Amino acid sequence: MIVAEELVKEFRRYERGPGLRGSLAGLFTRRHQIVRAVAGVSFRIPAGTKVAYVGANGAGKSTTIKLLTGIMRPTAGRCLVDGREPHRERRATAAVIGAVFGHRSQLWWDLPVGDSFRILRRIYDIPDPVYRRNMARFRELLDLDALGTTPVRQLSLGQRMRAEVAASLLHDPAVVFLDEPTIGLDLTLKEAVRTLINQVNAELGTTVMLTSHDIGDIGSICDQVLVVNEGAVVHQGSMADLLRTADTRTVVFDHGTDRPVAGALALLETGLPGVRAVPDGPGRIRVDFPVPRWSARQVMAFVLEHFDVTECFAPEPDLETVLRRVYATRATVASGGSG
Ligand SMILES: Nc1ncnc2c1ncn2[C@@H]1O[C@H](COP(=O)(O)OP(=O)(O)OP(=O)(O)O)[C@@H](O)[C@H]1O
Repeated sequence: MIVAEELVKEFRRYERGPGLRGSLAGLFTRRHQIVRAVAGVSFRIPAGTKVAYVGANGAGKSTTIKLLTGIMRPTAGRCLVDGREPHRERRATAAVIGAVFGHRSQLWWDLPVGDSFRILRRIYDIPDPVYRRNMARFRELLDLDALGTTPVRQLSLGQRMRAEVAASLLHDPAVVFLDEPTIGLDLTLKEAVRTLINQVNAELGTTVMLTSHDIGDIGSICDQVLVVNEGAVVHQGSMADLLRTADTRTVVFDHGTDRPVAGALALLETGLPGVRAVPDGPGRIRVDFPVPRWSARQVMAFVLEHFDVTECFAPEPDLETVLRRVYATRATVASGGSG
């Protein structure tokens, strides 16, 4: 279980005038501004959940993860990870969590990955069967052997990220924090990392808290979504709940290639005021309609009545579009949800 109660983190940002004169003046007059990176965030993430912690750049995601991993201490409020306050009990917390920071390495820079893993095995006192089981899993999914004896500093970003993800899961942590875990990975490896995280969660009940700007990561890993804006939670709920907040939905249909498209589009837009109809490949039309003014059932009924369709379906709302709209939501209208 991860708990945040009115969690606040403020930073002092020192101001300095432009140029050399400004830098020199700054040495004597320390004017500063307070930046509220995390502005009273509260949430509960039940054990075993896979939650996406998302928000626009600068929304306060990384800072929250730093508070939850004990790297930083809160200015006010508190957080609990597996029953512990991370910054007060750093050692005990470290034993039960794993973390990946896409922009910072957790590995020993001058050592080959294999050596880092052997050190981690000693630090966490990982039993032999657990170590063997996990290494076999990582070898199979992340092709770890291919990293050979190259020191971490000489690995490419993608190679290093494979090692980082594996290292974070080596000791079977109860909670894993993944801050941009697929950064620098190609599509195949992204998929492998997502499979690994889902597999570990399903088998061991690991709680996963993920921050990512990659919609694919969020959609294929997470069942819950927490959205932050300006340091505060603006939405918490299941992925399905989030998708249901879409204000535009879509119906797509195939009507054959012999009918003039322009007439078909006009018929849709006149018959269903407020919809937007566009060609979507040969013989196919996409209809974007406002919700709740129209429902998928009404749009489909219209399509079936006026067209000789071979296929007609309503795809899931586009997660990216939904998130863009929720990112813009002000903190004062935070919606409810589970947790
Ligand atoms: N050490 C620091 N000192 C001063 N300000 C900071 C510090 N760390 C973060 N901030 C500020 O706090 C705010 C939140 O930053 P944070 O890195 O948590 O955002 P984020 O949501 O993770 O962004 P991104 O998606 O770009 O990684 C930003 O305005 C940032 O400039």
